[in-house]
Formats: sequence, C-alpha cells, structure tokens
Amino acid sequence: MAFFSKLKDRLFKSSSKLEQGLDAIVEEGGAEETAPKAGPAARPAPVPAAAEPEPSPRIPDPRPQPEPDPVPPPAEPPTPMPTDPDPVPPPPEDPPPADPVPDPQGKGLLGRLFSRGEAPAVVRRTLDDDMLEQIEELLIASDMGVETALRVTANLAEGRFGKRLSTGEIKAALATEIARVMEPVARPMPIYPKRPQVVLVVGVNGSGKTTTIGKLASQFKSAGKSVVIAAGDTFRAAAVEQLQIWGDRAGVPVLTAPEGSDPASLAFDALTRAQAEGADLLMIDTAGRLQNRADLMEELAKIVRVIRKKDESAPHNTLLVLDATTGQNALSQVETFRKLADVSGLVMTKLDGTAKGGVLVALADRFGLPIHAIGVGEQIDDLSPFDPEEFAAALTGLDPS
Ligand SMILES: Nc1nc2c(ncn2[C@@H]2O[C@H](COP(=O)(O)OP(=O)(O)OP(=O)(O)O)[C@@H](O)[C@H]2O)c(=O)[nH]1
Repeated sequence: MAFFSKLKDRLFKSSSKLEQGLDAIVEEGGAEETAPKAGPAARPAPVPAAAEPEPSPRIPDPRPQPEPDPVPPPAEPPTPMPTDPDPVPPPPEDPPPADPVPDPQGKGLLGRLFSRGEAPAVVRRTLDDDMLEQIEELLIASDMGVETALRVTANLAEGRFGKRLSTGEIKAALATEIARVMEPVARPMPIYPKRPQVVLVVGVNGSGKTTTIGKLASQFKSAGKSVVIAAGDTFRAAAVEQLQIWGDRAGVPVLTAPEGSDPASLAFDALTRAQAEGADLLMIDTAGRLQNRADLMEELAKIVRVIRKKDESAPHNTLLVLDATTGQNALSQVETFRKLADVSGLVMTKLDGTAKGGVLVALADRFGLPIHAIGVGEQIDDLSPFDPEEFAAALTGLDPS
C-alpha cells in the first residue's frame, strides 16, 4: 500500500478535482440521510442538503501507511442503533462538549466524531439523467475525453439508475468502471530472452524520455540486468548531457556521438557494443522534434533499418513516452507516433501535479496500447508499474479497502 499512498498524494490534483466535483454534484441535488435506506424509495432526511455534508474523506494524510480509512465504504455499514431518530438537535442526555468553533448544529467537532449511537449523516442523491450528465461533464473536464466519459457514465448507470447514492458509493462505482477500462492495457514491458533486448524510446521533446530511460535503467540494473544507453538525440547537446547525468545516477554507460552526427550510426555502434559486452538491454533515446515530421520519420526509420542489420528482430520494444500534463494532446501524439514508428507500449509521465490524469483512461479506451509504467515525479524511483485499480482509486479519490 505504500505506493498507493504515494500515488494518491501525487495524483492529488486529479483526484481532488474529481472528488470535489463529485461531492458538489451529490450535494447539489441530494439530501442528508442518517442511515442507509433500502433502495430507491429511501426517504430523504428533513435537513437541508447544505447543512452538513457527509464527513469529508478528502483530507490528504501525509502519514505513512497503514492509515485509518477516511473514506466511507461504498455501502455504509449498518450504523449503531440511534437513540434519537432526529439527527439535528443533540440528544439532551448527551450535551456537546464546549466547542470554541461555531457549529451550526451545536455538536462541536468532538461531538460529531464521538457521538455514540447517532447515525452519521450522509448525503445521497438519486442517480438520474441530470446527475449522469453532470458526472459526464466532470469526467470530460478531467481530460477523459467525450467518448470515454460517455462510456464510463453509461456503465456507471447500469444497475444503479434511480438509486440513491452517496459520494463514497459513486466514487467506488466510478473507480470500478475506470479500472475495467484500464485492466486490459496494464502490462509491464515484456522482457524477451533475446540479448541485448533493444528498446527504442520515442516521444516529443520534454515528454520525459530522458528521465524515463534513466529510471528504467536504474530499475533494470537493480534487477541484475546489464544496460547500455544510446544518446540518440544527437542534435541537442543539452539532451545528451542530461542523459549522461541519468546514466551516472543509474550506474549505466551512456554512448554519445558528436553533436549533429547521424543518430542511426550511433545506434549501430551502441548495438555493436551492447552485443560485444553481452548486455541484457540497450535503450536508445531519440529526438522528438515534431516540427518536421518527415525528417523525424526518416530519422526513426533509418535507426530501425540500421540496427536491423545487426539484429533483424530489433527493436524489440518501441516505447512512446507521453506527458500527462498535455491532456488531450497526448491522444494526438499517440496517433502521430504510431505513424512514425511501430509503437509497442506507452509510459505516461508527470502524473504528479496534474489535474489531467483522466487522459490515461481515454488513451486506454481509444488505443488499447499497453501502458507499461507511469512517472510520478522527477526522482530515480518515481516510475512505477501501472496498476489499474490503484490508479482508478487514486484518480477518483477513493481509498483502497
Ligand atoms: N513531475 C515530474 N516531472 C517529470 C517526470 N518525468 C520527467 N519529468 C521532468 O520533465 C522534464 C523533461 O524531462 P526529460 O526527461 O528531459 O524529457 P525529454 O523527453 O527527454 O526531453 P528532451 O531532452 O527535451 O527531448 C524534466 O524537467 C524532468 O525532470 C515525472 O514523472 N514527473
């Protein structure tokens, strides 16, 4: 669960956006209930919805796992028998402790936390067309894309339409539907018996290729694999320097060539060396200038042609690195790079600090390309295998049970 906690913290912007949106949607048309009612005919409590929202599960908890579960479970457990069916006035026999903070219901924080025997108020709203439309808009706003948002909300409605649901229940259901979309694409980068396994890394400048290569190299090295890196973006000295820094961090050799020299020739030399050294893995960085697609296409095609002279099955993987902060733009990048190279899998970087994590759901739904890993920070260990359930829970602001 440690990684989940980290992912949740890192994805806070995405989850808080979805979460706050869902809270607002339920509160807007919902009403407080003191205990779970059976089915759609549940009678709303007489208290106005705005008076007391359900206990907020959204306070980020910096403490290490395990932590107490602040999110109400999808279905509220039967609450201890209430001594007073009316939740508004405090029970006369149990006066609230003195509370310096003004409290509209007069119960105080401690009173609310510890009032035994009183059912916690939960806001529920009937899942109808209006609510589904609002959820759909919220998903689109979190970069899930129109088609995917429609599909996810349609699935959400199935078996739930007309029922009264709390935010917690909606989050759980949404997380389930999102995980369902992501499940088929969550696959680690395949490792083949072929040595060296050649991994071509493509993506636009700044998407995080260099960082991802460094993180992957470090992980493979820790797993006992020998790795060689080729700095194939020979047109930018800064890019080569960055890669050297990452190679040093990972303890992996980085082959470079003079600025402006032919990347295909460097790739050929790197494969020759990797073969001679019996390396397990060769990772080839490439340029990402989309301004001149024809040039880039020719450059990538030439790299592939040339390395196939040494190994006709290479490259064994072509990883497309995408920057999550570009949102819907990531979709067009996949389309473009699939035309330029035979993309075999995706790595999504910068999922930390963006409210656009939903784009990963759209990518999975639209292209079905394997998502091998996600980047959640700039440090060497901030690359993680893609886990659909953890991702869906983090995105919707749900805690794992
Ligand atoms: N927050 C965050 N930043 C990241 C992540 N991955 C990469 N970055 C940052 O994104 C910036 C660009 O990353 P690079 O790895 O240099 O990207 P690149 O695709 O190699 O870019 P060029 O060298 O310009 O081709 C750097 O400042 C990285 O530290 C991530 O997962 N999270």
